[in-house]
Amino acid sequence: MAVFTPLSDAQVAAFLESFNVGTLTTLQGVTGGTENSTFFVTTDRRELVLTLFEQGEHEELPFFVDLLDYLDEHRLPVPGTIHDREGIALHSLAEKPALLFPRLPGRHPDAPNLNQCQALGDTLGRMHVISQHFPGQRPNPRDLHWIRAMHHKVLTYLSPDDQNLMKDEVDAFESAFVEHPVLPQGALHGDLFRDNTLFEGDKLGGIIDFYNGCTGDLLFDLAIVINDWATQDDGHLNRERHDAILQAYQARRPLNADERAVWPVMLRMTALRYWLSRLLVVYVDPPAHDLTPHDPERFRTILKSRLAHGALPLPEAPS
Ligand SMILES: Nc1ncnc2c1ncn2[C@@H]1O[C@H](COP(=O)(O)OP(=O)(O)O)[C@@H](O)[C@H]1O
Ligand SMILES: N[C@@H](CCOP(=O)(O)O)C(=O)O
Repeated sequence: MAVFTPLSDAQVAAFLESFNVGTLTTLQGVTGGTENSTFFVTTDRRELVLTLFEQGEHEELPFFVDLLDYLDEHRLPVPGTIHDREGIALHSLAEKPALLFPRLPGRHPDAPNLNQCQALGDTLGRMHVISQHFPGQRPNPRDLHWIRAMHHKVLTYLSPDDQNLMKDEVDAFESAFVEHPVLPQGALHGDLFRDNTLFEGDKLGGIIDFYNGCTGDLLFDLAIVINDWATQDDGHLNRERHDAILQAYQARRPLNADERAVWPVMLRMTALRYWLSRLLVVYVDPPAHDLTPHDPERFRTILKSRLAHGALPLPEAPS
């Protein structure tokens, strides 16, 4: 489920009146999603998405609005927020912060083909070129500082071997990142899994769910993508998908020598980031609603595979 706050047709019809989007014809709660209440809204003029924010820091919403609008203005396939007749995007509905978006076309790819991987790499590379100039700031809430602080909370739930694995990895990340200068910075999606993209055939129709969006190491975003998009069921990297994404990405933004040097560690760190966040959901801070948590084991498997086999060779940037 992903409608935690039900809305009536009358509530939404009244809400739409301050926007220049037409009048309500249908309202449908969206069953996907895990954090916010999402509705597909159809008017006599267009298809929209209405999101009510159920959790998270509401004072951070203006950052997400600004980031989405900035990327939209630069022609990235993201849902730029819809502003009302007075130019305001962020509203309140049923006592929750509310945003209205265009409904983007497409479906989440479960097993992305190589054209889809290429499209994703190309768009992410383009986004990272543009996002380096985004003026907003929001420190990465899931970076090494967070990992270091939070991993203590789950150790007690792990086997002795896994405790050692997690502690040794956190130490290894500290050493690796201390030795390297600052990596290229910019705004990140922060959670660019397949289920945060929409494809129409091979065409990337949209990147959604920017609520982990932040500013920090661009490489962090790319490593999240490779771990989700280019990992086989056994946790090993899929070379074809890996190369399709990275070649297309680097045609837009070649990785520099520092990024290449820390790449294997960044793959491990972002794998541990999800192992840890999923363990926290299962053991420490379960969701208030009746949702099935994501499986932490998946990212322990990925971490162990990256440790055992390292990273695949990075394709060279096209000259
Ligand atoms: N702009 C959009 N266009 C089309 N579908 C969308 C859009 N925004 C959200 N959705 C749909 O709603 C679902 C839940 O949205 P999402 O932002 O991922 O919610 P949550 O933050 O609760 O995970 C998505 O998986 C997608 O199917
Ligand atoms: N896509 C993530 C869920 C979002 O991460 P979080 O750190 O904001 O909980 C997953 O698959 O675990």
